[in-house]
Order: sequence, then structure tokens, then C-alpha cells
Amino acid sequence: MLQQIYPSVQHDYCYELNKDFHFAAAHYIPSDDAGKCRLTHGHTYFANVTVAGGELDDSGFLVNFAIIKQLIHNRFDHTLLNEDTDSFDNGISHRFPTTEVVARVIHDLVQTHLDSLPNRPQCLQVFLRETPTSYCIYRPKRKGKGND
Ligand SMILES: Nc1nc2c(c(=O)[nH]1)N=C([C@H](O)[C@H](O)COP(=O)(O)OP(=O)(O)OP(=O)(O)O)CN2
Ligand SMILES: [Zn+2]
Repeated sequence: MLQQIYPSVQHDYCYELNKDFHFAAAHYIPSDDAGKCRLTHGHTYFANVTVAGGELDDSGFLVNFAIIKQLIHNRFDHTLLNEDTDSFDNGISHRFPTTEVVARVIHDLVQTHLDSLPNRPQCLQVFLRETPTSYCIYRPKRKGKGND
């Protein structure tokens, strides 16, 4: 597993956890501007998900690390991302499986799970590395932080 220091996100929560995981997936970018990336090709994506909150659950967890990985790995590992039409859409640019959009989709899948937990943790950041030289960070707008 790639080890690195990730950019931190400012917050006032007592607890913050980070989960690293990776998954292999293929994609293509259906845009004339995408050059060679218009063709189907694969990556080993490295993700770091940041979750924060003020309360732990009955196991002493903010959220189980394993669940964070399973949510994403079970869904996308060894898939063609473009075929996951619940997450991506080849006809709408802001739903093409770019690094930016995949990072946002990972956030949304994680946050949907977190919203089902009684202690209501928040996913504050998704760091997603697509290649050795390219990565994206997605941070959702946060209510009460001047963004809403
Ligand atoms: N803003 C974005 N730009 C590009 C994306 C993207 O998702 N968001 N994606 C691609 C391609 O899918 C490609 O997989 C990654 O491109 P790139 O970093 O250029 O890949 P290289 O390995 O060729 O990079 P080098 O540093 O030149 O070796 C393209 N752009
Ligand atoms: Zn690519």
C-alpha cells in the first residue's frame, strides 16, 4: 500500500480517522478533449477517505475502517466504471468517470452510509490518486462553514 502524508482538512470534531485502500478499474472519458483517455484503459486507484465526528458508536468506532473499504472496493474493483450507470453517465460531463467525479462519487457513497449511523460521522475529504502523477481531492461543502 502506498504510504504518504495527505493534505489535512480543518475541522473542530474530536475524532478523525483516515482509511487508505486501492482498487483496480478501467474507464474511458467520452470527450473529444480527452485525447488518449477516450480509449478504454485501466488504473490502480489509491484512495484516502477522511471521516470525522464527535461521538463513537457502541464498538468505540467512529465508523468501522473495514466498511469504508468494502463500500467502495466491492463496488468498483475490477469493473469498467462507465458501466456503473448509477454513478456515471457518458452523456453528462459532470458524471463522466474522471478523477474528480470518481472522488465525488466515493464521497457520496461513504456519506450515504455514514448518514445511517446513529453517531452521524461526516466524510470531510476524499483523496484519489489515479496515476503516479495525477490525483484529485474532493471536499464537500459544509453547512455552517460559509458554504451554504
Ligand atoms: N482533470 C482531469 N484530467 C485528466 C483526467 C481526469 O480524470 N481529470 N484523466 C485523464 C486520463 O484518464 C489519464 O488516465 C490520466 O492522465 P495523465 O495524468 O495525463 O496520465 P499520464 O500517465 O500520461 O501522465 P504523465 O504524467 O504525462 O505520465 C487525463 N486528464
Ligand atoms: Zn484514466
